[in-house]
Amino acid sequence: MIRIGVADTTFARYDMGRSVIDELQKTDTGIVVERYTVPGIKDLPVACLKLFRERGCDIVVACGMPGPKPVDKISAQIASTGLMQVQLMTGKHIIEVFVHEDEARDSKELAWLSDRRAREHALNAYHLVRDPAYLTRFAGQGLRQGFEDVGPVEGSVGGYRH
Ligand SMILES: Cc1nc2c(=O)[nH]c(=O)nc-2n(C[C@H](O)[C@H](O)[C@H](O)CO)c1C
Repeated sequence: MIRIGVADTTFARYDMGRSVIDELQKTDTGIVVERYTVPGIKDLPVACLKLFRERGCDIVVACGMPGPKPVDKISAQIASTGLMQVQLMTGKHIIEVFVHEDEARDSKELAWLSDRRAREHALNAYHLVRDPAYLTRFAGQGLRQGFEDVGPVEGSVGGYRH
C-alpha cells in the first residue's frame, strides 16, 4: 500500500495540499495520504521527517509559498536545505512544491500556478514510488511543473512528448 505524505503551510496563499490530495485520489484510489499542515516553509523539514518516521510515508510532497521579500527568499533557501537534509537522512524523496508569490503576474495566475505545480508534482511523487523507472522516458524533455514545458533542445535524439 503506497503511503504518500503531504506537508503544507498556513503561510501559503493557496491550498496546494488540497490539490495534491485531489490529484492523487483521482489517480489511484488505493493510495493512503497523510497530511500535516504547519505554519510555514521552515517548519516543513521536521514535518516531513515526522511523516516518514511517525506515519510511515514512502514519499512526501512538501508545499510552500515563499513571499516576495528578500527575507522570504532566504527563508526558502533555509527550508530547502532542511528538506535536502531530511531526504539524505531518510533516503526518501521529498518533492518540493514551492511557488514563489512573485512568480505570478496576479492572484489569478498565482492560484492557477499553485494548483498546476501541486498537481503535476503529485503525479511525479506517485510515479517515483509506484515505478521508479517511469520517469526515464521523459528524461531530457524539458518538462516543467506549473508553467508550460519548455521541451528538449532542437535536434536532440529521440524524445517523447507526453
Ligand atoms: C520570513 C519568512 N518568510 C516565510 C515565507 O516566505 N514563507 C513561509 O511559508 N514562511 C515564512 N516564514 C515563517 C517560517 O517559515 C516559519 O513558519 C516560522 O519561522 C515559524 O517556525 C518566515 C519567517
